[in-house]
Amino acid sequence: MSDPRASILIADDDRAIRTVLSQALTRLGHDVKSTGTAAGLWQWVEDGEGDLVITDVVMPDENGLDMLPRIRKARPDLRVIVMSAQNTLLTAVKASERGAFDYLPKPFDLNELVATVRKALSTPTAAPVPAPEDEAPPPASDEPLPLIGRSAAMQDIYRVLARLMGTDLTVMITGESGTGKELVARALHDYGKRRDGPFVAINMAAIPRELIESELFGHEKGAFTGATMRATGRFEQAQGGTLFLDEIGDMPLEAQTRLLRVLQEGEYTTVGGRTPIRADVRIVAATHRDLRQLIRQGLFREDLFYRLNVVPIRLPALRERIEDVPDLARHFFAQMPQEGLPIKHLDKSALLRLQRYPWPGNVRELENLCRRLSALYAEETIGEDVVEAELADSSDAATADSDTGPDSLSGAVERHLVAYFGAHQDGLPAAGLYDRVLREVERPLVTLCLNATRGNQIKAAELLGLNRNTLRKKIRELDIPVVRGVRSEP
Ligand SMILES: Nc1ncnc2c1ncn2[C@@H]1O[C@H](COP(=O)(O)OP(=O)(O)OP(=O)(O)O)[C@@H](O)[C@H]1O
Repeated sequence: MSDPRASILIADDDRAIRTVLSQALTRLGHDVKSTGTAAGLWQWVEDGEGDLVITDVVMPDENGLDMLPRIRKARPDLRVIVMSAQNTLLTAVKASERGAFDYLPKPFDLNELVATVRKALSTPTAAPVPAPEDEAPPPASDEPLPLIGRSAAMQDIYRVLARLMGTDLTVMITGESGTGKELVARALHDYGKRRDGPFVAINMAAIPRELIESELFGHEKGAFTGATMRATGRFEQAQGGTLFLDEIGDMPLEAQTRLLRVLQEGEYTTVGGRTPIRADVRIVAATHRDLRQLIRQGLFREDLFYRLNVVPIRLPALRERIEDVPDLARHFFAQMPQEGLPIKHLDKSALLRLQRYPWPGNVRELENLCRRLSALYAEETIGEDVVEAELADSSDAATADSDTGPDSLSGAVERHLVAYFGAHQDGLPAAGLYDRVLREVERPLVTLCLNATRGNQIKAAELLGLNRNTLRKKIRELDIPVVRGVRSEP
């Protein structure tokens, strides 16, 4: 079935793109006109032509994004699809802010473009939402980019983020550790409508469980032992802005219940307080854990999950967007002078080596590698050998992967697990294996570190590379007896 005939205006200074688009859309039965200049497009718009515009950003006479507000003002009925090879988060955000129906990064897939055209033509036009005159001007194009990466996977993220900027919707960001969840939460705030308000982050895994409620909601004087003064909570600090709830999967159940109530009623009370306080806070949550699994284990409230998961964003692991490695590496090296370190370059073979590496620690691991290369090596251009040596070191330390020898920790764990699975013959072990196995590893690790530091938790935390609060939390969760100066049995 063919679509209803529509009049489509195309502006792009690349003749090949004009031809391809014109052919594809004419084949669908539309009337298509194309031009290589912004002035040509503007003339048609002023003359009242077209139901839909497809425009490039960089054109010889004017930038398509700059023309967008004018088009939307003159012809609110006209839907505009923006295409651009400047495929960054800022382009997506600007296109969305200035009223584009959609934004397509170049090179685009023709089928996707056709689908977007169909959607645009069948969606009733919304009134334009011009930015108020006094609003902060959109960021200049040479502003540092909040997120680096031009891969298709990141383009999808940018498009979702751009659509969210004008909203207060609750967002749930998932992704492995180091994929940039906090950075995305900040970008949502910095370019969203609450950008003039505060951005407050709280990491559930870093706060002792019994203090989480008072950290979040504040407490009254005398609410519990040690509450000698009234204290404000993060909700209050984030009033008018964004509250980033990091590692939400680590939130204790009682605090979950309280959070659910705020999301349902828009109000909360402090710990020990009775007067309801209105919450004017946009919530962005993040986790690297599988919340559905936690729900099955009874550790996470399903109703809270649905309240938080209004817009889910899954950040891809770096190995799923390996083409972003060169841009990211360049970006991190360019930052090094701020840390007093020299800028380095990677030669081609070094870059190729980095693109073959699986990056278990994701972007954070790449950032740390760049920092090490910058600090430890004299040569300005880094070759494959150096990268190879550094990667070998970091994967030994970080992942202890299976080829590290027969007596490696992962080898021992693997042998144990194979035997464990074998013991169940055709059946499966009881559910909740992940946490059970981690506990098995964590308990002796923490116990041994405490022993080695004679129960000194500050030193043990340092040895483990953990935050002190996290260590305290682990000790409690794993029921590890701690007696200063006395060695306990692992
Ligand atoms: N797309 C990106 N562009 C530039 N820098 C990035 C990007 N993604 C991540 N980073 C950098 O990598 C590091 C880790 O990012 P971030 O802390 O946001 O990850 P995370 O997913 O929140 O990690 P965790 O789950 O461990 O808290 C930060 O220094 C961040 O600036």
